[in-house]
Amino acid sequence: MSAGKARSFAFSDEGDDPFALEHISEHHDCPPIESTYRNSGGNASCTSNKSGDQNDMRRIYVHDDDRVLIKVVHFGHPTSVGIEIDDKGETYVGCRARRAGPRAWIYFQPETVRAAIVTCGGLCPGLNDVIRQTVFSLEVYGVKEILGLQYGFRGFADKKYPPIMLSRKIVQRINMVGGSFLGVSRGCPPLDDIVDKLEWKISMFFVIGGNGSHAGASAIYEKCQARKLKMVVVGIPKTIDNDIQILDKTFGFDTAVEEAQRAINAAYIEASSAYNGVGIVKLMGRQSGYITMYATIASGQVDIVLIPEVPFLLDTQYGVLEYMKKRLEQFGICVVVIAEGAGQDLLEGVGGTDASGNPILGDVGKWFYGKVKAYFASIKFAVDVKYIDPTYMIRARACNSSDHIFCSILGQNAVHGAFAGYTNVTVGVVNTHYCFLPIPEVIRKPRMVDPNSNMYHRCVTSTGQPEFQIPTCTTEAAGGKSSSGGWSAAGGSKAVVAPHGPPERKKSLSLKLDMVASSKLDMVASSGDVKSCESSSSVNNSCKSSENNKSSDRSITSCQSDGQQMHDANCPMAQHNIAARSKCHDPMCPVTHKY
Ligand SMILES: Nc1ncnc2c1ncn2[C@@H]1O[C@H](COP(=O)(O)OP(=O)(O)O)[C@@H](O)[C@H]1O
Ligand SMILES: O=P(O)(O)OC[C@H]1O[C@](O)(COP(=O)(O)O)[C@@H](O)[C@@H]1O
Repeated sequence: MSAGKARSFAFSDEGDDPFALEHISEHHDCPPIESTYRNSGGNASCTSNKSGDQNDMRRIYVHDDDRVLIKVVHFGHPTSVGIEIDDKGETYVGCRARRAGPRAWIYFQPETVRAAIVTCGGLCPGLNDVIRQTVFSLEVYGVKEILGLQYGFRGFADKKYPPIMLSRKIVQRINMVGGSFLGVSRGCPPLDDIVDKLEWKISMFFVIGGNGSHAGASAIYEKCQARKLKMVVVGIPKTIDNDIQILDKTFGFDTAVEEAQRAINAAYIEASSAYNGVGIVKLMGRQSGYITMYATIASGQVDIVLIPEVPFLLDTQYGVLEYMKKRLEQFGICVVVIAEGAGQDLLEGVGGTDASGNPILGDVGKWFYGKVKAYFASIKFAVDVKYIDPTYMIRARACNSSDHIFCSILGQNAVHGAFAGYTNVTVGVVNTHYCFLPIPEVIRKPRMVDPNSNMYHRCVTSTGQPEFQIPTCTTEAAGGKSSSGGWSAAGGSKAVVAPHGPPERKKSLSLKLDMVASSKLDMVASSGDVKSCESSSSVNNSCKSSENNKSSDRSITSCQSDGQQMHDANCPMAQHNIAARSKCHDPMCPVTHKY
């Protein structure tokens, strides 16, 4: 394997820095002028000189040399969770992005600017907040002409829906409701038609959308370059699926998780009150399971989570259905959350693509509901199944307070980026700091849940579910059912065993970045997995030691057959089943106390 490249660029935009930004002054004659951005009471024109230094105590500008580290963790080993080494063996360790915010020098005379804003793709909580703050900020700089394109990129071509003029007065209250004040759509007129319209002296173009919209924005930028149009294109990433890489998160995601969690809790209430109650909730997530994963953890009442990134078996002894039966036998309840893109390999897809080119998926929620009903009917096991699909309720709502704030900052920063002259860029939050990032790098691939990530491990630790796969090694040691009888341990196949050795305290643990990919080789070597798997066979002998694996057969069996009493609040018996609870006679048991 070739040595991996860790891309390190200390305060330099030279070479192949993946976070170097396009700047309008590289293509057009536009000398910088002093910023017209003033916040309340700011006396900016007196406080800066051309190098961007500020002379008094009031500081309102970001220096153009400010950078945000893309990775802030010092990874001690290339197999460490979260290091993210891509197909080419590259990482973002050492890479820096430009800090977002207002600059002391700008590249547009505000009174000559005509700005345009568009919202594309599906809805997402917070769209109106972003539109509103973009308009506010443009006005603060002194822009007089702000156009709102209606219904996404279609607004460039549809005569029935001409652009509308926006102002603070018009958008003042739009953040009180969900949806998009401008309307959204999928599909697109030919890009050349869009660029023809942009030739109407539009100098700043703000695209609020997801991966597809950003691909469109970047393509429009290229065409504008070819026509030598003096225009900047700035994106604001919108996707309820949170599937844009590098960013901490996208706006509306928090709100969506909150709303999704409410749906899960409703399913739990229904199921817990029914005889052998099964609650099934389908959540959005065409190719990435972020909402499903986060809402599962937030709710804490989910027994099984199924996401597109993790394949599962349905019918076999290792499959979801048999595990559901086991849960019902033991606890009388089973809550399943399934992402829209999960299990597509098992059901017949509708086929084809939507107007934007996204694949049209089969309805996994209804399919799964049907399978559950049929399975329990076939084994004559009485169940009461409730199915909830809150899909559009989740994304149609107005956003929560943290997203209101997030959207406001994104809208403002998009305008700062445009005035600073950056183009083909998007704005996002990385390690809690706001950055300008090149669109092509950000949309290089969609972000998906890594089944070997910390977060996914946390999620399945929370549900306690096994892998719904034929085990790849003897799982006795890891706490799952033995290979002769059923499920393997949860949490992502072989990653449950530590691939790196015990810490060597005397030596420096620091990792030279150029070691990264060569040591990746070690990670791939599987002998270590097997050895650790065998050698850890002493774990999990009692209920107490099974904290991380609370639903496994082994932990329950040990708890009962060893004659031990339950001291552990995490013991699966504590969860739902009254019969099981009554087996605990220990006065110190938190479960006994609780009930
Ligand atoms: N690769 C692409 N190049 C140009 N435009 C695109 C591309 N992908 C999508 N678009 C356009 O971007 C808009 C939004 O795309 P879509 O995939 O529906 O949503 P999202 O932006 O949320 O991913 C649509 O108008 C679509 O036609
Ligand atoms: O029914 P629609 O409008 O096509 O939207 C459904 C899709 O929208 C999504 O929420 C993502 O849409 P965006 O990428 O446009 O935000 C998917 O999870 C879902 O498949």
